[in-house]
Amino acid sequence: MSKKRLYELAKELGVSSKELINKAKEANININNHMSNIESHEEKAIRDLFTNNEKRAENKTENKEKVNIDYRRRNNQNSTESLKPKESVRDAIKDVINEDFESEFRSKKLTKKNKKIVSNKKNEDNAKKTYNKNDKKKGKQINVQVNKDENIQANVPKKPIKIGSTITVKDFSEKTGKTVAEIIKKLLLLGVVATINQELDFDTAALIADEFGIKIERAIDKDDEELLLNDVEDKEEDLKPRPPVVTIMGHVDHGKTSLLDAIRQTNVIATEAGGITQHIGAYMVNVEGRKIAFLDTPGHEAFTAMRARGAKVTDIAVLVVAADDGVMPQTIEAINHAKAANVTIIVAINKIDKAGANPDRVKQELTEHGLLPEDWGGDTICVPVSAKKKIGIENLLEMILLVAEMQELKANPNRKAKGTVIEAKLDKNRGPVATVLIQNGTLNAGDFFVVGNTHGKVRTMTDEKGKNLKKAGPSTPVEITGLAEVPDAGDILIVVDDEKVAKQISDKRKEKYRQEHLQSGQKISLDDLFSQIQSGKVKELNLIVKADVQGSVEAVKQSLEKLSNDEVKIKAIHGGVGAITETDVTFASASNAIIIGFNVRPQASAMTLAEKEKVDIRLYRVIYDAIEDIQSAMKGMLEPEYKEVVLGHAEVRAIFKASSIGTIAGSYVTDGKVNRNNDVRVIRDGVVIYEGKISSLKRFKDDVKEVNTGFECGISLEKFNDIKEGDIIECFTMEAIPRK
Ligand SMILES: Nc1nc2c(ncn2[C@@H]2O[C@H](COP(=O)(O)OP(=O)(O)OP(=O)(O)O)[C@@H](O)[C@H]2O)c(=O)[nH]1
Repeated sequence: MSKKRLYELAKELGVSSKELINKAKEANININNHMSNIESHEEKAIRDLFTNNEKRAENKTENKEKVNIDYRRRNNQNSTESLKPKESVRDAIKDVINEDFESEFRSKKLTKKNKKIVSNKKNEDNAKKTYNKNDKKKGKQINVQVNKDENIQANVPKKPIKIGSTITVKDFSEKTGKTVAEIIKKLLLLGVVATINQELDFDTAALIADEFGIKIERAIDKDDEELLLNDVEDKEEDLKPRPPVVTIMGHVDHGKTSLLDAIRQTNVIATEAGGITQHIGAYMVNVEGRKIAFLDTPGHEAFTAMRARGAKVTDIAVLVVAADDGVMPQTIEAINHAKAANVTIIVAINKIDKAGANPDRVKQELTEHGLLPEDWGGDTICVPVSAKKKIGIENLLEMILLVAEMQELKANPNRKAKGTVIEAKLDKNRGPVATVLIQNGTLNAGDFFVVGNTHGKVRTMTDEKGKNLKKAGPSTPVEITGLAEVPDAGDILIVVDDEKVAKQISDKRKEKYRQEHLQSGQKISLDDLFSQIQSGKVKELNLIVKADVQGSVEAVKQSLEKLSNDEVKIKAIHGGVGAITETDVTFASASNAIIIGFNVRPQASAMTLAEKEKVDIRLYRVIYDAIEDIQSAMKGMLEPEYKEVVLGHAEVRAIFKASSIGTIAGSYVTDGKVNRNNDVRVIRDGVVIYEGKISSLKRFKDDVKEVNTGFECGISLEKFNDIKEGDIIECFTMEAIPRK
């Protein structure tokens, strides 16, 4: 049930919302608008205020009557009937506004906005006259409009009218059949000075409609996810105690897994012996009728990752510290994560069965990290346990329940479910499967829901023992099927009314995600750098520099970074020696960077990945060329008229020396072809050591024009004899590309 809205109370008391807000403020009750919810004690206080002021109110009515009488006298009128409806807003105000408001209006001396309304109205009237006189055609149109208005007015809609999140006064008038003047009049009474084209929010429109006795409904606004989800806050009296949700954390090998197993086994033996436990990422244990939910994802990653996504799932963190090892780096990390997440820590001092166990040393070390054990006067509960020998497990569970009791964990089981995905996967047979921790409400088989960017209907719902459930209340971890797609861990699941709503929201979210992804996924390239700078999309140009020697890496990095200007900052985010690898491309893709290769080549796999990821790789042999290219790109003057097309590769397998032609590389064409007239480069360990022309290309003793894949040949290079076995000869050509 929802709390009473201020405007509803105002209506009951027969006063305007504004009046009520002012009164409430006088009595220090903080209410901002007419849609505000009021607590019952506030309602009472407000009612009291008005009862005390009843007398004043009566006087006011008398005064109002007097004003009306005076007004009639001024107009030489003596009966109410003779008061004709007034055309101008100003006159209309006189009719309906009480003394207070009238004087307030007067004191404002027609503010700009008020003037506008009045002059609008005047213009409208004048316009009508002019049109009727001078322009028959247009005049007709106006008359038609006027008649239509009258018709609508006569037919006040009986069915609720659908309105989106906002509506203009004009549209509201058309929909409700009330004249613009009538609507503006009502708005003025609420203290809202509006013009014909003013947008009213739904709440205001609802209020005005209510004043006219017209029912309105919120039209499902595609953007209004909040409304569709209808995730209302629970009333205190609807909240019931719920089991705590616990995460186990600690340093590697201190016994997290063993402890989780020990807890589970203790529980299985105690309750359903022989039950086959499945891994669903979370499970519920029963301690003498009281329940605890454990997240079966050891380590703080689980809740830190979820916290990063805005989901808080853990109530209590059990910090496992091995008694023979003490506080270690990951213990400290876990403490910090738990503290940051505002989660209570219970320390399980594990491995107490071991010879070197020293629980006191652990406690001492804990104090150094802000955890003072209870028995030392602090408030951190420390439980000595042995996961291996199953010592102290029940005590630990008791302590968890005690802390939970102190935390007064509550939820409302009687509402639509809301939960968080703990784990999700694609199952070959069952399709997308997710383990969801229900955090509020009750999830029922058959419920429709939205989760992250996807949606679904609960087809099956099971616990960690594979038992089918029809219902799952707060703090229950369940595995569900029936999802359209696999959600992400940390996604929030919310039950909605029907499939249509579920789909509507998930479609909307998908579209939003796609848009965001598109924007962030738009890879930078030198070709469109200028336009991206211009549109403000690029403020930084990230570069990854790969070169043949370390000296070049530094020189290229520094020269390029110096090109930074006010519009764009050039940042060499990574530099290294050697061929451009897949890792470089992945890094560039993730950081939206361009790769600059200086006397190096990309590995074939890196090239393929770069094409797929749309990472721009630029290869240079002279620093000056790289500088010039980037400078031109920044000015939008890069002229990428040619692009390099690799024709093929040959591997050098033997070297022959011939006094007449120099060194001959006995090679094997591994891919594509080698053409005598095209350019070639020699690559040794990913580094370009020569770029030039072929001086002779032979098959056996014959000169040939080209050699295809799978054939052997002899290659000699112009002015280059330093070729070695294992070198790669890359044959390429420069192709003109049409300008965009
Ligand atoms: N003696 C003794 N050994 C234990 C106890 N608890 C765990 N161990 C041993 O300690 C080792 C590490 O235990 P795990 O439960 O795998 O520790 P963990 O913290 O889950 O380790 P990671 O998952 O690798 O971080 C295993 O060899 C366990 O058998 C205990 O109470 N006593």
